[in-house]
Amino acid sequence: MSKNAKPQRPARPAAPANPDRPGLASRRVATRLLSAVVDTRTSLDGLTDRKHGHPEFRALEARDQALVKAILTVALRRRGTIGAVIAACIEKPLPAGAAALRHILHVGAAQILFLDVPDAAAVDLAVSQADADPRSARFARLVNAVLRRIAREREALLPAGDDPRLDTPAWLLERWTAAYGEREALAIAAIHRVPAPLDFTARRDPADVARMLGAEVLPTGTVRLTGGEGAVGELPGFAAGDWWVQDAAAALPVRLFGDLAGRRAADLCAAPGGKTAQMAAAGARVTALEISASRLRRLGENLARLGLEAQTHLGDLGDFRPDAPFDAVLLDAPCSSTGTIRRHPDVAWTKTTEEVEKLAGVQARMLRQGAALVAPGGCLVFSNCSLDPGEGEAVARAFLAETPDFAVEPVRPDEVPGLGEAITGEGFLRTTPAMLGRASPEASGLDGFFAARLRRAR
Ligand SMILES: C[S@@+](CC[C@H](N)C(=O)[O-])C[C@H]1O[C@@H](n2cnc3c(N)ncnc32)[C@H](O)[C@@H]1O
Repeated sequence: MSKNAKPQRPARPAAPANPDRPGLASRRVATRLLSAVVDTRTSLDGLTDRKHGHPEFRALEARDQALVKAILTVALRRRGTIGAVIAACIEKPLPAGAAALRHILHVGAAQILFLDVPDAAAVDLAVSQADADPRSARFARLVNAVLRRIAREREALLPAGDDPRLDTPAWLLERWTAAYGEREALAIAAIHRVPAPLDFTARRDPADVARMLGAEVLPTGTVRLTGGEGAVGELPGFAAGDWWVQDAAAALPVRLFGDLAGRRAADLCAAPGGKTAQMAAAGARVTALEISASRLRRLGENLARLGLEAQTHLGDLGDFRPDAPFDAVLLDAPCSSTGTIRRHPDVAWTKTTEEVEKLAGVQARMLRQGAALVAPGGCLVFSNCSLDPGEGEAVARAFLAETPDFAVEPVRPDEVPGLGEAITGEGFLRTTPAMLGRASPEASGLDGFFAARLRRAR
């Protein structure tokens, strides 16, 4: 949704909240979920899951659920900008502990600044919400004044948020600057402000899928749809299993195995199964291991839709004892997911340095466990969707230093067309969202991903 409605000003503060008032429930849920994300670091995907999400979210009509998601996505994507615009409209900072008030203002301002929601409704509903909550009732007039001013002066106020640094937590920007330099770190922060295109991996011919969807084929072979709207399940080819949704970067690690036809392959962290599907579609005999039963079920459903097969195992990698080693082993390890912030803006506000460091330890352990399952001469690909070299390069380097049986088999430019800049001096693959420039920012970029191809000598 884009903002194109003219500002409409309510003449005076709204009447007290009526719980059945159209639109109020969705704004209340948006405010509650925003609090859960930023105050208690809860994942937005979990909160908005159709089966297991927040009960108040699940109780909403599908249309209202979509509105809540749209509000939260932009409220988190542009959190710093929105905060700066609000700050420019108040004389003194909001009192400490005024979290409820802050969230109401953010939800209201997100709609006025970035969504195609009538300003009057956004202001009115925010005032009603403030009024109805004992923690914020005394600030209802302030909410009215601030949001009305934002609606009136939107164009003039928005430059207050022009610096992409604003929308990235300082700790993340510091780590990216240390890893990639200031220019790249700022380019990553800037592209994170732009909604991501939708990427697909074709089951067979990417050109056919691109024609069917009105999309383009990227140099890497991924099919990219820019500016698409509506549910993925309603796009042509979904029911027939002609494609699956997979970011251009996420499609790269499996390519590093080369020809998989007839080979024994293991996907050790398999769900929801994008990479298992790639391996199976390439003709491998795939074993897919996954620790989460619900996620493994989803993998099964995805493979069934695609008409692909894999032997699935529910369990922990630490306890996995296959009958024989594998020619190809993929460890797409759990990580902080900071490479996916553009698609999941909550990640920027829910992760911490401590979590990055803890996950690096988990990955190091899993890499040792995964390596034990590789046959002599076989290939181990270690990957994850973190932008933090502490979870990628550093883990791979430490593993190589302690495991003389394995050596890096450098990624070649012909394996990642259009992404030569993603090959590091050590032969690893390191993508950032600032790579893969296309005609417009909306069509550009890809997830931040790390991948190392490690060959077992004996
Ligand atoms: C990054 S996701 C994998 C994404 C998947 N490869 C894909 O492309 O669709 C990591 C997965 O590893 C699973 N996992 C985490 N720890 C595990 C363990 N010890 N053993 C097996 N699976 C694990 C998680 O439940 C999660 O589904």
